[in-house]
Amino acid sequence: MNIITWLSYARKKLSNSLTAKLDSEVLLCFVLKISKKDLFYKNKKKIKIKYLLILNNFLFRRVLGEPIAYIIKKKEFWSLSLFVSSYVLIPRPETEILVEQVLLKVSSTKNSILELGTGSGAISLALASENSQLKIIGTDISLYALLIAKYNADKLNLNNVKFIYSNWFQNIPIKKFHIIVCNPPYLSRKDFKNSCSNISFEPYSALVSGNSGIECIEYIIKNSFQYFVSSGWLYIEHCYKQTKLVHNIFKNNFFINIVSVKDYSNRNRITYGYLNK
Ligand SMILES: C[S@@+](CC[C@H](N)C(=O)[O-])C[C@H]1O[C@@H](n2cnc3c(N)ncnc32)[C@H](O)[C@@H]1O
Repeated sequence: MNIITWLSYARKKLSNSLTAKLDSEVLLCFVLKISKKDLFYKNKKKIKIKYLLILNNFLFRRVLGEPIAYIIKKKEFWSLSLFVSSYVLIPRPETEILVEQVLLKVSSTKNSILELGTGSGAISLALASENSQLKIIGTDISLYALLIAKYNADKLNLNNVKFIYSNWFQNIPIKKFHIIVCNPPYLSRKDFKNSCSNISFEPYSALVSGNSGIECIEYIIKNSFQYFVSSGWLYIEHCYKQTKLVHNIFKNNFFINIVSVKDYSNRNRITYGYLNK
């Protein structure tokens, strides 16, 4: 079978997917280690049996709904290529807005930043890659996630991030941070159960926060005050439906200058506020 025939076979197998063409091309380029340009110029090239076996296995997994990032074990985030596995959430393009917003606030190179729930390390590493003077601590409750985040930091040669195990603030030094940032789990159990997308491949503990979905967000906003130096900014990613609730939680916990930022679908995705102790 040559490249063009496999691509058309794969596209038919993936006919239920909106990204059938892209997915087939990504798998082919990944397995054959060729560029997208080569797909065009070498499309009559015969695929060796050993590669066909791998390709068909990957295609089968994709047909069952497994995200491409888990199959090829990488995801681009910010300007970084991150290793990912099913132990961590696949970093979303929308989360890059969170990184942008934090960078807009980083006024002094001495800023120290705490990221809660780092997963693959995406947010911490993106921030670290933009400013080597920032001091960043990324935390997670998942030891597997921390191993992956550390692996990504080493691979990218980013030395200004430290990853530590912590159940939210449990192992965090107090009065140390100018900025705290978090993309927490924010789905309710019911939302997760009713979701029709392929999020079931991702870690439940990265997605679900109790019965209402707001539990982790509320806990983080309520408890963040002790960890700021004399004042600081808290950035939280959330679902657009939670905007009013998140605003109120910020307000009830003495935050001021509370702002929500929209994502690429024009829905509120991030809320941040300032606390002066
Ligand atoms: C929505 S994911 C975000 C991952 C990553 N920051 C990103 O944006 O791609 C939430 C992360 O919070 C972590 N987490 C869940 N409960 C936690 C807890 N009690 N303490 C620390 N981290 C927790 C999960 O393991 C997961 O990595």
